[in-house]
Amino acid sequence: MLTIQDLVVQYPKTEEHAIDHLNVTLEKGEFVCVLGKSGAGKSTFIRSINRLQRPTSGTIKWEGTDLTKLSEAKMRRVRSEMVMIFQHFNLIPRMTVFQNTLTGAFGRRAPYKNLFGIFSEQEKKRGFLALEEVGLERHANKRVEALSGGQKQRVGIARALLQDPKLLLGDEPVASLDPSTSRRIFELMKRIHEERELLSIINVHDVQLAKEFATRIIAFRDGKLIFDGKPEEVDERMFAKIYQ
Ligand SMILES: Nc1ncnc2c1ncn2[C@@H]1O[C@H](COP(=O)(O)OP(=O)(O)OP(=O)(O)O)[C@@H](O)[C@H]1O
Repeated sequence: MLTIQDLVVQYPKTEEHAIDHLNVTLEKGEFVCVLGKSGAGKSTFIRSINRLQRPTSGTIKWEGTDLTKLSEAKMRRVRSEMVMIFQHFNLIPRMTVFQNTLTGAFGRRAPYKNLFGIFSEQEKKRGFLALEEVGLERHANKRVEALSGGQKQRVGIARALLQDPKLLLGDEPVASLDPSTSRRIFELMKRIHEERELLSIINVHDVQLAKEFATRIIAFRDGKLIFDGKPEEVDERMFAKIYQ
């Protein structure tokens, strides 16, 4: 489903490869957690998939289409199947929970409708259903800046649901949250992942969360893939190899 071959990402004016000749295939239904210490390349990996970061060389095939070769216009269409959950939520602060959620539908709509905030009854209904799914329906009319971190991330997830994704990408979605809120956000992502049979790829610093929720773990070190296996295979020796 997502086949990555010989992927190299090198940032301008740097000597090293942030991603160094990566080969990996990830399948629909897998909940993949990505481990690695700071600077290992996790974020670059995630951002290369939806091309927020342009690869230097290699191929990234999503359902058979090589994303590295697509024009920006075609990439925008493909990107509408992919959602990204961010560490700092990326919400629009002065807008309400409901308005932020509805922006998830923007990719599929005429630009003037987005500009003037025109939404059909059906779109609004989907917005409320998404808020219900993340347990925020009572907060629909609150400004997002009045929410807690965990609630903000739920808005991020509701917005993602409106996009009707096939691929869920998470760039450290719980890094700003306390342990119990982090666990609840992972539970929510996993439930949505299972209900919609997604491919999910989530960067996470907390190894325990990764071991508890992932169906597969991959780990980077200095841009190289150094582990690809089952959560139970991340033992003390492997932990040391990833983080020493
Ligand atoms: N915009 C950039 N310009 C130059 N180098 C960069 C840029 N972004 C990242 N890097 C470098 O690329 C490497 C991989 O960074 P990346 O952010 O992907 O790591 P990470 O594993 O996500 O780290 P963290 O856990 O701290 O977020 C690092 O050496 C980093 O310094």
